[in-house]
Amino acid sequence: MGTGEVTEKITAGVLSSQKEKSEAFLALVDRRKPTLCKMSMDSRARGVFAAAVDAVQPDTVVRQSIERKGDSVVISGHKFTLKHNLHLVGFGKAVLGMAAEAERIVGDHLVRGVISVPHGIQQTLQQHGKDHLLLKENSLIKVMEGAKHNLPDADAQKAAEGIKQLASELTETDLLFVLISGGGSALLPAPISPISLPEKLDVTRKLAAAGATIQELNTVVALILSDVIGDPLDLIASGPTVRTEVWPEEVLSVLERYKLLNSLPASVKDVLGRPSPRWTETKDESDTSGHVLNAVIGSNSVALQCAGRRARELGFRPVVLAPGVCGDVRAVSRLYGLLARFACSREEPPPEIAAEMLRLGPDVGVESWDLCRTMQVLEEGRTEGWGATCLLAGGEPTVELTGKGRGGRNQELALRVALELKDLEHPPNGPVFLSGGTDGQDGPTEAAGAITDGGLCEEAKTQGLDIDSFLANNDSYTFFSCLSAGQRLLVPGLTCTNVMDVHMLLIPPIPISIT
Ligand SMILES: Nc1ncnc2c1ncn2[C@@H]1O[C@H](COP(=O)(O)OP(=O)(O)OP(=O)(O)O)[C@@H](O)[C@H]1O
Ligand SMILES: O=C(O)[C@H](O)CO
Repeated sequence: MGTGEVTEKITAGVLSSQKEKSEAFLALVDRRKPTLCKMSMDSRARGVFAAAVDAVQPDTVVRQSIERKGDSVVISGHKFTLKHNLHLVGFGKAVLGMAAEAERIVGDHLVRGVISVPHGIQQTLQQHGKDHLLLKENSLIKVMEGAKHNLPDADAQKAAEGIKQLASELTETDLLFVLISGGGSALLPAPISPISLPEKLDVTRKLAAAGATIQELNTVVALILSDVIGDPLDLIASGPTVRTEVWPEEVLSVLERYKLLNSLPASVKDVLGRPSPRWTETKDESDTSGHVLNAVIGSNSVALQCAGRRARELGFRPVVLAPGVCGDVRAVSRLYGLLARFACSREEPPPEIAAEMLRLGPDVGVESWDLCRTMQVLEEGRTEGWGATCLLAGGEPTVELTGKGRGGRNQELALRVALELKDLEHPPNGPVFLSGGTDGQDGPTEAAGAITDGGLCEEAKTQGLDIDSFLANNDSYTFFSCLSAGQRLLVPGLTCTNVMDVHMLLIPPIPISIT
């Protein structure tokens, strides 16, 4: 009997009792088992993560967003005529690969381009055999590398000036493509005079905030790979293609909040003391009447969707919780612990679990509606004996650094979730959790994250590793490197993209109690 037949029989009343329905579905799951068991939960988690990263590769997202039709292109439903009038600028960590693909698609109409990309990226891509993300030898696009350690520097400022120069020379008939991805703020520093770059860097370092503006553009099409929760156009790479009203009072209040007002350079105080320019905000981003089209072509949601498809191929029922999980990593780990407990419950889960999740929701960027929807799917999975589930979420939680160890928010989250899972069944019958940064790097480490489960605590204990001490010192990377020779680390290497982090909870089929 296949799924369709089971459903038909239920509808026709042939399988009427809960026990008969469950047994029929469990028989299906059992039949699928040989295929599912060929791969461990660990390798399937890695496979689903790889699919998330693949979905937001810079060349892939550009290829999917630019439709070439003769001498025109269609982007987000808007048609632009090409008359050897195309210019291209870009800034961000994923922009080199985006530019290479854009040139492959519309290079015959390209006049010239300038892109600002991270220091050393061309060499790194070459070393990793990622030639498809590099520009061709005779490219019309000038590559400028800068922003060492993700901070604005003189090289990035030179690139920003080059980009500004190109933009200011455009005529009414020109079309400008702007490629934007995370890390763009540091790669496009244009301090307002008399602020100097070191002064700006000083404030940036303290606040991790930067601003840069491209003005006087004609027809502008911005293709954006988002690394910010909710994909706000004015925040991704500081939103240089979006008009926003910036009030000095708002900036001052942020500086005040971080107690930086007294240490501000005089030039910054001078600029903030000026009357602010009044700009009208462009409300509808798809409105091209202002000759600007901003299109988000890749984001965490896109990565989660593709991860879900891969999860289905690997025998899981995918459920996406939310793409904007944020807040303190402790609260986030608690939420995943509760979700695992809820999903693995053989009987109806105690109402306290749902209540605690709903209380936690606002602190971790998850709407009550998304939690209720997810609980409903998990509940159905349990009562209908659907089989294995892959719960997916994304975002960027935060870690309050109190120790001096090496780690990252993904590894710390995974370790904290392992503590949450220790009282549940262990794999193969218990849940597995993965957390990974889609850029392939978690904090200052070469891992992107880690994979954990309820058995980790016992494993650590037998290897003489005290989880609490590692956590107190924010030393999750050292912990995972020592544990079982680093087998639980997720090390995909350079991924060439960044749409924040992916979280995954794999829940095996839960045998239900039939009364
Ligand atoms: N030892 C540590 N343990 C846990 N988290 C850490 C540790 N050291 C740094 N972090 C966290 O790592 C984050 C910085 O890592 P990373 O460089 O991956 O940043 P990012 O926000 O992903 O940057 P980008 O958007 O440019 O990719 C910070 O949130 C910081 O709190
Ligand atoms: O460049 C930046 O400002 C950050 O990566 C957010 O997009």
